[in-house]
Amino acid sequence: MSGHGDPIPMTSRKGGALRGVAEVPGDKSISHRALILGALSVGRTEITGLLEGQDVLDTAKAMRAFGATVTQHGPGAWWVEGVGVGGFAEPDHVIDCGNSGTGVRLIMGCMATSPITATFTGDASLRKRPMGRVTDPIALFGAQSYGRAGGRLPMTIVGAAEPVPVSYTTPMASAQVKSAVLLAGLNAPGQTVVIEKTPTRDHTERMLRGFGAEITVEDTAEGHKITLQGQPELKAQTVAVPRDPSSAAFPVCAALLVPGSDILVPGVSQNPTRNGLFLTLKEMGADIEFLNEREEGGEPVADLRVRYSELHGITVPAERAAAQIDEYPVLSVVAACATGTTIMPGVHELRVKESDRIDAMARGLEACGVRIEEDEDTLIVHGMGPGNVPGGATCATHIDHRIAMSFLVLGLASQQPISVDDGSPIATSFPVFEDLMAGLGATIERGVA
Ligand SMILES: O=C(O)C1=C[C@@H](OP(=O)(O)O)[C@@H](O)[C@H](O)C1
Ligand SMILES: C=C(OP(=O)(O)O)C(=O)O
Repeated sequence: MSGHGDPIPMTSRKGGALRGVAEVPGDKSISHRALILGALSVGRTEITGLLEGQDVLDTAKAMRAFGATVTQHGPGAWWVEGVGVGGFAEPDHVIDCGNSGTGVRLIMGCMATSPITATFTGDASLRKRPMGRVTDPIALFGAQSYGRAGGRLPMTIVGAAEPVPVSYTTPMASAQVKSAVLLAGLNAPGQTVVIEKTPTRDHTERMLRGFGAEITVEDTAEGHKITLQGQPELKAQTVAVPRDPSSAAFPVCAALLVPGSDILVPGVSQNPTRNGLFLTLKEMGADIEFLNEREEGGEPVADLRVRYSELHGITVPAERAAAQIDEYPVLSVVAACATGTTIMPGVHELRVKESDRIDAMARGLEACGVRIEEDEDTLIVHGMGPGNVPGGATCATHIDHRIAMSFLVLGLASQQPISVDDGSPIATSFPVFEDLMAGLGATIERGVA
């Protein structure tokens, strides 16, 4: 069964200003989808800028297990020879999605309406995460699932031999659930409808349209409504993956917190379903310029120029949660260094990510000398002002890349160094994190202080 290797303790400490250009890797959400839609298309999909993080590599492996030919032709350059909608073969081994909720949930969706059976597992973090949010809607198409108590992995899905189309209102704001339903709907006859109360990241919709599916999106009294015409022939595409705003968040926040910093982060997706953090940081007083705004790979992108800023706490609008859901850990670090209190409501989904991110951030921030308050759905950070966070702790990362990177950013701005017990999960989403941060002048080393 999947593990995540030996723990790699890491430590960051205060140093000089951060300077230079931070070229963050490709977007993780779009990378998963490029491989999956390529596998469901007819012809050869050519991808550039693919994130070669472990989460995405596990999805590439899974697509091979379902019959697609997936090959790497250079750094970030991948080809997928697809099998077409309804063409998935039955895998002859267990599909191990490692640490990736997106990978496992989207793949369960896209095999659920084919007459095949597949068994899924993942690492110790993924095996704790709820899969009922996907097995409930795919049951409506006719798929069956057999997992551990609480809808946990390992889990076997028996795809529907004669799928029926579904109309489904997502009970939580989740692009993974929405996407799983849409991908299942691809091989069902007729129209599959997904309604979401709060719009979430829309890469699946954008990319399905790009691959030739008939898909409409409208705002209705019931919510944001997506209608997909089933059984399209998806045609192979060229996909240029833009840089990941969720990875850009780490150098951006580090530059805001380290005095004298001035960095450029080029080509970062500014998709409005993903750019919540940048709006929040601006409201906190951040000096971020959005330069050279343009379209790349079907997504709005900009070059971000970021300079050190003295920030103040705010109340983050709850309705913005979906557009910055993965950025709350690093936002809570920024909040700790700001003056005044930052209130983050509407964040209960953080409790079912790679770790319980409210708990992981709360305990680690407390260990670093920051006062926090939390309830099921809210995190409140009492900022200490620039340069005033004591630090000097080792924080537990719970096999969660974003928790690891967030505390390493805090260590660059705290009085004493900060260690994390295990930085190895960083490789799931941001394999070049250490080199990229070192290139900006940050001091992040392996080992405990
Ligand atoms: O669809 C996606 O690519 C993702 C959706 C989000 O998860 P949820 O759907 O659980 O909110 C996000 O946290 C994850 O990193 C990527
Ligand atoms: C939540 C995340 O990913 P996933 O759900 O795909 O594991 C993330 O990358 O922050």
